[in-house]
Amino acid sequence: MASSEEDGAGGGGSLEEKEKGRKRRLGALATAWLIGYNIAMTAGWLVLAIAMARFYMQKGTYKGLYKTIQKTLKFFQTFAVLEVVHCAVGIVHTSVLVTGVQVSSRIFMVWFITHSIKQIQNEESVILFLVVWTVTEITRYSFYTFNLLNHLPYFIKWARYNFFIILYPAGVAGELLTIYAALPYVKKTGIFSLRLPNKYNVSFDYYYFLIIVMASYIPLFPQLYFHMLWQRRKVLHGEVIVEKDD
Ligand SMILES: CCCCCCCCCCCCC[C@@H](O)CC(=O)SCCNC(=O)CCNC(=O)[C@H](O)C(C)(C)COP(=O)(O)OP(=O)(O)OC[C@H]1O[C@@H](n2cnc3c(N)ncnc32)[C@H](O)[C@@H]1OP(=O)(O)O
Repeated sequence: MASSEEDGAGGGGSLEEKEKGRKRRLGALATAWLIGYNIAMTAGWLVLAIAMARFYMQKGTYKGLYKTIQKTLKFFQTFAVLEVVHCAVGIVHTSVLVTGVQVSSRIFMVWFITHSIKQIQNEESVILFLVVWTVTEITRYSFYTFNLLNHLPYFIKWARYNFFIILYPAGVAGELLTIYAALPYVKKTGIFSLRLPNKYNVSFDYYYFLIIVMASYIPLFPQLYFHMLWQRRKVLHGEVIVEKDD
């Protein structure tokens, strides 16, 4: 995470002093930006949670829920791309690779599955991953916000590093079942597929691509899960674990 205190080599030469001052300002600016970003994201996912609860209480069914909340979901999930940028520019000290896999798989689910294949929008599996993502993100972004403000309630810290134990597999199940439900429609409509002959002389079958995506959860998901288990040990039990940089 960005810090407003930067290590200096000491010395006090005027160039070094200026450089230290510049770094401190950058640190303060980055922290202010992250606080704003995390507050906006917490608020966005809270709005989504309230909209889902209201819909279910008013209609007594989850059918049509996705259609009602889709704009908010697309906006805030797409906005999460900035998390990869935060790691890449170094204002958040975590792995670009781990964050990139997490964010790209979510964006893929939102835009290339649920948004594009309308027939599956009322599947129970969609509601499953929506509820799981919402609980996760409210906890996660409020954790970052309070942490940056140096006022982190223990129950938020506890929730951040315990909820995922159940929520991660549940979210993955929701995502995989949704992709699986989409397969027949993808095959029937040929959506996003490119058949030969065409002027580029290239063929692409989205149906098989989706099967590869589903298979890629097998090696990738355990890495994310173990990453979170390591973070949990570090944060809740104070264990120092040396992780390889990507
Ligand atoms: C093109 C097609 C692609 C298809 C790919 C298919 C493969 C898919 C396989 C993957 C499956 C994923 C499924 C997933 O979508 C399912 C779910 O999410 S279900 C819900 C449960 N999920 C979770 O609980 C995980 C949620 N995600 C995350 O937590 C993060 O994304 C993750 C990158 C996994 C977390 O890692 P991170 O290292 O960031 O953990 P920490 O929270 O402990 O943070 C470490 C330090 O960084 C600071 N930090 C991070 N972000 C911020 C921020 N926004 N603001 C401020 N600070 C931040 C944090 O405070 C820590 O700092 P420090 O150590 O100094 O305290």
